Amino acid sequence: MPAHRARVAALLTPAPVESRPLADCLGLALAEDLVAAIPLPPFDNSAMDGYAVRSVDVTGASPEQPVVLPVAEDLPAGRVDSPPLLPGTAHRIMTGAQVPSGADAIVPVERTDGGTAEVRVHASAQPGVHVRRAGEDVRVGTAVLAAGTTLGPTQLGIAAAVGAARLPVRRPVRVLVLSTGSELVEPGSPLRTGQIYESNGLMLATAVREAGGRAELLRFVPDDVASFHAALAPHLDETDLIITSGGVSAGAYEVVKDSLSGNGVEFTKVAMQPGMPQGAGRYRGGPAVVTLPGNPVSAMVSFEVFVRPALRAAAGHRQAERPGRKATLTSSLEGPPGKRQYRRALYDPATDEVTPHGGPGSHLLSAMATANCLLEVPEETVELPAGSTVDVLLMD
Ligand SMILES: Nc1nc2c(c(=O)[nH]1)N[C@H]1C(S)=C(S)[C@@H](COP(=O)(O)OP(=O)(O)OC[C@H]3O[C@@H](n4cnc5c(N)ncnc54)[C@H](O)[C@@H]3O)O[C@H]1N2
Ligand code: MOO
Repeated sequence: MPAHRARVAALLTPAPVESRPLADCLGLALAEDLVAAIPLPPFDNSAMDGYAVRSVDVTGASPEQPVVLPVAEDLPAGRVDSPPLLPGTAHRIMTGAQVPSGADAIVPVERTDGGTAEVRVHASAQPGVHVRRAGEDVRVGTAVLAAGTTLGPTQLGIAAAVGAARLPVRRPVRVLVLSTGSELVEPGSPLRTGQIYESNGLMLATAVREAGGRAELLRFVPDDVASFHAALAPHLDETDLIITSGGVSAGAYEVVKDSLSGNGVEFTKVAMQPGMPQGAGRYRGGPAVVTLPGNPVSAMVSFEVFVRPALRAAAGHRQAERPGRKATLTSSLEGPPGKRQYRRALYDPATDEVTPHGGPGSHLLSAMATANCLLEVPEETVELPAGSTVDVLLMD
């Protein structure tokens, strides 16, 4: 199993770096540290709507004995000149406006009469109160985001806040997803006995997208070698990785195996359940190929174990693996001898307990759809009693 994991990882080389506008970076990995060229806040500014004052001028102010100050200036947020505050005066100031030189405190409007020509101040103010200092969030030269960070909303927010218009990111890995099988029918069409709805293609393509890759889903092809090559041909120049599902086991109509054997892909049996029949290589020396088994749970578990970490690492994500936990098993479990088993399970973060969910069969997709983790049963283990400590991979 580790050998196949390494083989798949080696197929995907680091994706090229490109500069993209911030709005096009969601989910991508930052390729270089983002160093702040400005401090945040960029200047001392008010945290409150109110009045900028010298704290000594409002000493002892109270509702009974207000201090009356003439209002010299109005300072809305965005005013770019900064008239200094003279002793014995106040400037009306809004949240986010520059604190004028000479002022050392802000009195919120609620503690005044709100006057515009002069203001009656009803409370004293400690020096520094409600003033947000330049650089207290970010100092110039600080790396606000490290290379390898996955860019989500808050990461894009801080990038914009320090003035970045574009970011260097790794291009998403371009993936072509192809399902095979003459029994497959597109959802929405009537189903005849002997046919099933095609589900792996959408599942794998969306899993690629969720992992930060770009996925194109090809209509599945029938069990026919010529159709298989013809389906791939127009896409090869624009594809880094081809993921297929189905057609790799021991039957008479194994279209993936038949098409790719001798074309750069090696097939193997991995000591894993589900997910035993696997293949990997380069299609005619070009794009990487990973062939996943057709059983839906096998396809998805194989994607999680082999493809997703490699895809994310190639796309530059520091966090390439699913988060893992040690958990206590709530019921006993049997594993197949000599194979690493991945069971679908429910992990409870409140208790660190994990409960198997559904049976081990690789066609039992509904249980996977309601599970939140994969539970690893090591190769050498045939029986795990309740209370055992096991490894789980969190899926959401
Ligand atoms: N004699 C043997 N038979 C099988 C072996 C074996 O070693 N010897 N391995 C079994 C294991 S384990 C697996 S896993 C499967 C893998 O089979 P294939 O990858 O060749 O997949 P198919 O036969 O095409 O399909 C398997 C199963 O999954 C359904 N399927 C396939 N594609 C889709 C799709 N896109 N959407 C939904 N469902 C799909 C298909 O109808 C089959 O039921 O082989 C075992 N057999
Ligand atoms: O190895 Mo297969 O993936 O269980 O059904």
